[in-house]
Amino acid sequence: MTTTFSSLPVVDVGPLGSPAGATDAELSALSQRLYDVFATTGFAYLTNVPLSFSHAEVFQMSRDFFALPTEEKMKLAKRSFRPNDNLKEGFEMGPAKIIEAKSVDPSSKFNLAETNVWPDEKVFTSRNKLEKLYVELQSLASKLLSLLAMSLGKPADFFAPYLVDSLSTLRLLHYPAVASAASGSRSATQDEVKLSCTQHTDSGILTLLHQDSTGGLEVCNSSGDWVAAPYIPESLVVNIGDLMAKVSGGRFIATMHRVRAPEPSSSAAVVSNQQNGETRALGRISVPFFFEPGENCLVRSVDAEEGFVVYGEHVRTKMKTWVEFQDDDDN
Ligand SMILES: O=C(O)CCC(=O)C(=O)O
Ligand SMILES: [Fe+2]
Repeated sequence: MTTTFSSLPVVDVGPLGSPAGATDAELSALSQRLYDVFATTGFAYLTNVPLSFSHAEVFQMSRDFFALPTEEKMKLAKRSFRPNDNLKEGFEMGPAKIIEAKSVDPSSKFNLAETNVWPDEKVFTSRNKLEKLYVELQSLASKLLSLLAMSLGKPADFFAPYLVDSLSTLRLLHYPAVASAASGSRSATQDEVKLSCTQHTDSGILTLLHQDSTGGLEVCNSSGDWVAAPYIPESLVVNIGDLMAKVSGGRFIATMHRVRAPEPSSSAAVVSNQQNGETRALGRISVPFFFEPGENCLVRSVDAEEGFVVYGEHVRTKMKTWVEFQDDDDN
């Protein structure tokens, strides 16, 4: 159960990037702190993150991607993708290394280990940098996972099997600005809030999110109130996924969250039309990194002696509910 929090806690993870390495005392304090926030809010901001990319660089790469002509972006789309069902556009990448076919379940339409697709390098030059960002986020997430293992009374390398053929996903998201219901003659009630991303919990171990200053992310507390998670410069938002909630024996919480559709006035950036010079609000840019184990990873609660779940099965069950994957011929 979450608590009635009214803002998200901030966790300074500076020691994780210290050139001399973190001291045991720092690691144990950080481990305890992460336990406390994941057992109460399930969500936090991380500051002093050990990444070589600034927010400006990450968001510029995303904006460059979304500024590509629609036909370049659609070349990369999944066959089952139905653009009309979405108030957002996204691009995602998995590990650069191709996961061996042995880890892929041939009977499923959800191939969890697809090869990455990239726009032509003549039109998009950030591939190498995004691959580097992926590796850095995977490394940070792995360090956090060791701290969580320690906080659950396990050795720091307890979750090492989770990193084998890990299927983590880095996703660039763009939520275009839309005029709000509140700007019309009636004021918007809670039910009329326009959402770019409906309420959900994440499915994996944990999520590390870059969000720009447009805002819109909201997190649900135990009273059912939606608490805004506004931008904090150079921070990442971290939250626990369903899998880790289960693995922690319910000690950690996969907290419900959603994203309000950005209004033109709140947009962090504008784009100008080269023909007529008019500018338009870009909307929200966010870059979640979903930290996930390998498809064949056996998962169970730290309290249980038996009863493994295979991660690939867990995630496929959840994917069947995602709007992006509803095929017309799949009823
Ligand atoms: O854009 C965001 O802030 C969050 C997106 C999100 O929650 C998700 O993709 O799971
Ligand atoms: Fe999410």
